[in-house]
Amino acid sequence: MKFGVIVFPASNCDLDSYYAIKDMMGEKVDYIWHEEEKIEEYDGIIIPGGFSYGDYLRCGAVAQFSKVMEAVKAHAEKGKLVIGICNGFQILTEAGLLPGALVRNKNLKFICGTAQLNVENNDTAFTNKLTEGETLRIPVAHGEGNYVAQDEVLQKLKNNRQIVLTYRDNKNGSMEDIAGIVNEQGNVLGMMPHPERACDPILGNTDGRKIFESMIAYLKGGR
Ligand SMILES: NC(=O)CC[C@H](N)C(=O)O
Repeated sequence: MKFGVIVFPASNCDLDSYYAIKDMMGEKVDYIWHEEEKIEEYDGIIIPGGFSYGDYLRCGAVAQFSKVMEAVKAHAEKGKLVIGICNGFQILTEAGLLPGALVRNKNLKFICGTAQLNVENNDTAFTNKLTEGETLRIPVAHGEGNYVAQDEVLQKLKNNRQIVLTYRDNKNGSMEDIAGIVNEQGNVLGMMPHPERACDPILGNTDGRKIFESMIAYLKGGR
């Protein structure tokens, strides 16, 4: 099993994601430069947080056209796992791999802190090590984390149980308190909070580990 962490110019959580997988989970992981076209060797792709291409136009708006995103789309179509964290979630919506969009936080300020999340669906490749109704404490740091979608999209997300994580205290204004969703097939997750920043016990919070442990269990066929 091998993970790949995509690196765009101005990604800044690529190191944290790499560290979480290699040092905390003990799994193989490589960095993948944004110009790479071949990613067939990877089972799980992490699109990390940051400010890809300087967040020009909109967060994720430029990154969606990168060469590596063509490869990520092909990877997702095969049913392989993709997790987009924060800027990664923004890139996934811009690329059309997840529905909806992430716009400016309702208070127009960058929000930095720890969010309390409800686990809404533990029957996914990303949450099988969690319990439904469990509360997770996960760091957040974003300026555009306000999830919006048309009514019919929200209805579909609800009907298919694609809303996986919600905020207990919704500070960015996201519709339906959405913090994380999966695609219809369930193999692509986007979430604004940063599980990779809550994996090392030295940081005082390991609530993020179960997201990666779930992915690893799923890839090992043991979910
Ligand atoms: N931590 C992040 O990935 C931030 C994402 C994006 N740059 C924002 O401000 O919303």
